[in-house]
Amino acid sequence: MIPSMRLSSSLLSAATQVELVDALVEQGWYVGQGVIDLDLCHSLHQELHYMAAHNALDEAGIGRGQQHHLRKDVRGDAIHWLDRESEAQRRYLMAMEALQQVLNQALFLGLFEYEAHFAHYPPGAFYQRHLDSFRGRANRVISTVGYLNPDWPADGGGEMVLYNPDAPNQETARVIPEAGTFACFMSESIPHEVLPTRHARASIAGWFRRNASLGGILDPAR
Ligand SMILES: O=C(O)CCC(=O)C(=O)O
Ligand SMILES: [Fe+2]
Repeated sequence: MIPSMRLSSSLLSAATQVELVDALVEQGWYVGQGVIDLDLCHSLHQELHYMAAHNALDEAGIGRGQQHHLRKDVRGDAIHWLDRESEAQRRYLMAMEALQQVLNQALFLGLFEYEAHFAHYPPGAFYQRHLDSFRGRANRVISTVGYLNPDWPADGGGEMVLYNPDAPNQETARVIPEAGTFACFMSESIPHEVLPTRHARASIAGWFRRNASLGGILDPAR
């Protein structure tokens, strides 16, 4: 079997892709449970756990390029950018490439790149409400989040809350960070936050991008 066929069909089924595109068009966001293969979640989770245990993660900041700075009062996760170093990472990224093609074919978005990082939220960490697309730089078009935590307890906290863009205090979805769950939403319009977590919480946050180089200023990839 051609690997990419197995990957795209095992990670995001054709039915899931149709549902996802419809949801993005109709409401600007999609959440599905049991979407990501659990063996793959397990491998990715182990990889992140190993890096967290060996202090191999970077403290996350806000802003890009030279505007990047740490703000523990805004976000408390530690990250590692996916670099294709493991088979599990390559599988996840190939599935996202397949999704990028589907999104471009269905929505004519001109997405040309995908960037993603592992995120480890230690107990007590959160990420305040924000938009993923930075002001003046409409480069991130669609955000994705894959969750890696098996058996997330009911009182575990750490849900991602999506808000209504037209009524920013109105919650539209609350996403439990359970392994297999996959969320995606329009980066420029959907405010969201990560509620304080009570347990170590693992996810992969990623973004489909459009090239936003303007006036000869190179738009940094991170
Ligand atoms: O991990 C999540 O649920 C979302 C994280 C997030 O909003 C981000 O990294 O921009
Ligand atoms: Fe975000």
